[in-house]
Amino acid sequence: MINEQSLTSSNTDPGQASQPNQERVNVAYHVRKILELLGENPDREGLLDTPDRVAKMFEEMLSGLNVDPVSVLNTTFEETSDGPVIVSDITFYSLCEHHMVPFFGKAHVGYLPGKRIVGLSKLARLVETVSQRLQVQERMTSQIVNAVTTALEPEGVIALVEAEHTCMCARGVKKPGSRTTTIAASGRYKDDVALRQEFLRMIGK
Ligand SMILES: Nc1nc2c(ncn2[C@@H]2O[C@H](COP(=O)(O)OP(=O)(O)OP(=O)(O)O)[C@@H](O)[C@H]2O)c(=O)[nH]1
Ligand SMILES: [Zn+2]
Repeated sequence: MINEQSLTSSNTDPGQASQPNQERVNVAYHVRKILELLGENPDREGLLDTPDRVAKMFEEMLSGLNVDPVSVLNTTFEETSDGPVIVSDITFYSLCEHHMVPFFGKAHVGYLPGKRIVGLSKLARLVETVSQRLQVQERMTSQIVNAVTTALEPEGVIALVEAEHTCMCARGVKKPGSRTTTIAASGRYKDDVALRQEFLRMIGK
């Protein structure tokens, strides 16, 4: 008879082998139950390690859940710039909160510095952080803008996210190739049409 404890980990990360992760064990226990409910045999060879694998996968794909997006923008410099700073084509993978299947694509982030700039990689880390949680694309886009606005107090921030939702492609309405684009902005990017157009041009739109 399986129980949560009996799924303790032959397969936990080596670095964590001495400290079984109870949350992972609990999730794996319930994944095994789901497999049973779906009519599968979780004891067949191919599925033996699947509950633990799925638990680890969720741990990895939801690792941004309890991270404050602003805390990611921790390397800033007192510096300004005559024009906008734009980091484009930041690839991301997230999980749709309605179906818990991936949506993925590219995020483009721009800001017009005030008195401080941020380490460029931190903008990509920010996108990772807000994507590694159960999401809707609109909220993810706003969270990017809100974090940069709070951390840097720049003159303006804009983010454009384009994504393919597997819940629309592989199931349901089944429209592979359909893409969703969302935009959020703050400060001067909210209503300065020329600034917005420059951003779109610079990210190749
Ligand atoms: N606005 C928004 N909707 C999303 C996002 N991801 C998924 N959805 C939509 O969430 C909706 C959930 O609709 P429901 O009617 O509750 O679920 P459903 O019966 O599975 O819907 P279908 O996908 O149409 O089969 C669907 O229309 C999805 O396309 C997102 O990031 N933003
Ligand atoms: Zn979905």
